[in-house]
Amino acid sequence: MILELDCGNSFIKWRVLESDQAKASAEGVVGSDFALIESLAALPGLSLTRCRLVSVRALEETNKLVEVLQGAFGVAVSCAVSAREMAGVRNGYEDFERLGLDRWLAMLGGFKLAPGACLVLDFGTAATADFIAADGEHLGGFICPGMPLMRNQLRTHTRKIRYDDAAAERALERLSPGRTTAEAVERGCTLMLRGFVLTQLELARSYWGDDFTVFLTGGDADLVSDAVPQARLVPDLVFVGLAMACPLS
Ligand SMILES: Nc1ncnc2c1ncn2[C@@H]1O[C@H](COP(=O)(O)OP(=O)(O)O)[C@@H](O)[C@H]1O
Ligand SMILES: CC(C)(COP(=O)(O)O)[C@@H](O)C(=O)NCCC(=O)O
Ligand SMILES: [K+]
Repeated sequence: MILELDCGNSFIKWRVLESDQAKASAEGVVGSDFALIESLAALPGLSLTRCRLVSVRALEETNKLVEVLQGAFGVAVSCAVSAREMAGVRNGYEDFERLGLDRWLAMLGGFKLAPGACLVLDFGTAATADFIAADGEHLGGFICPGMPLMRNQLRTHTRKIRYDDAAAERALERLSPGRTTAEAVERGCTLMLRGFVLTQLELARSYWGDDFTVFLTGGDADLVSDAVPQARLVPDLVFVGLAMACPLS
């Protein structure tokens, strides 16, 4: 069994595959290393042979998680690393190692699923856009605060924006002008994300006409998917790229 991990700034996404190429037999989203080990330990019949992970966290933090996994499950862990070029995609950063590994893997995954021009949009702690031309050249991308950061900045830097998770969830049932603080903030931030998406689409059209594929991924991709009906919503896009960057052989 193979354990795959995508360690973002807020959450660790995990899944267990029976073998390479197989579908996930178990998966989850957790907020800490401890919660990850707990979730895995609770799986009946777990017998891990390999683990591969991608992390955008600090090296020490990632190393600590690798040690914990090795200690708890006695499993070898491969970590995705940066590359200038892979699977026909050329990293467009001036310093290729500075490009977030989750962005890089999502790009590899997107270009594999739809060889040709791609716009990859990821909605996690940050919202990111990456442009890959039909020949695999990464043109670069954009990084903005995602939903969790926008919401938290408002909560932290104002006196009177306070509401609970239940109110936040209810607020997103529609996107008309808010009549409560929760509605006004949740809908306002959602519209910011949608505006981001529409701007990226405009830019992609200016480069490639209608000849490109849009990928949506990340925990908050659902918030914007209505705004891009033509997009492919691929929640595990980073894992597609992870299998490419860390083949198990
Ligand atoms: N099952 C889930 N568990 C946790 N967060 C989720 C889940 N589904 C959606 N989300 C939302 O996804 C966002 C985090 O996205 P994610 O891609 O995990 O971020 P990151 O990679 O930066 O850790 C949060 O706003 C969170 O509310
Ligand atoms: C842009 C990111 C913060 C996104 O992280 P996430 O929201 O997925 O946790 C991450 O890809 C990152 O730390 N990148 C390094 C900076 C860069 O890509 O230029
Ligand atoms: K991520």
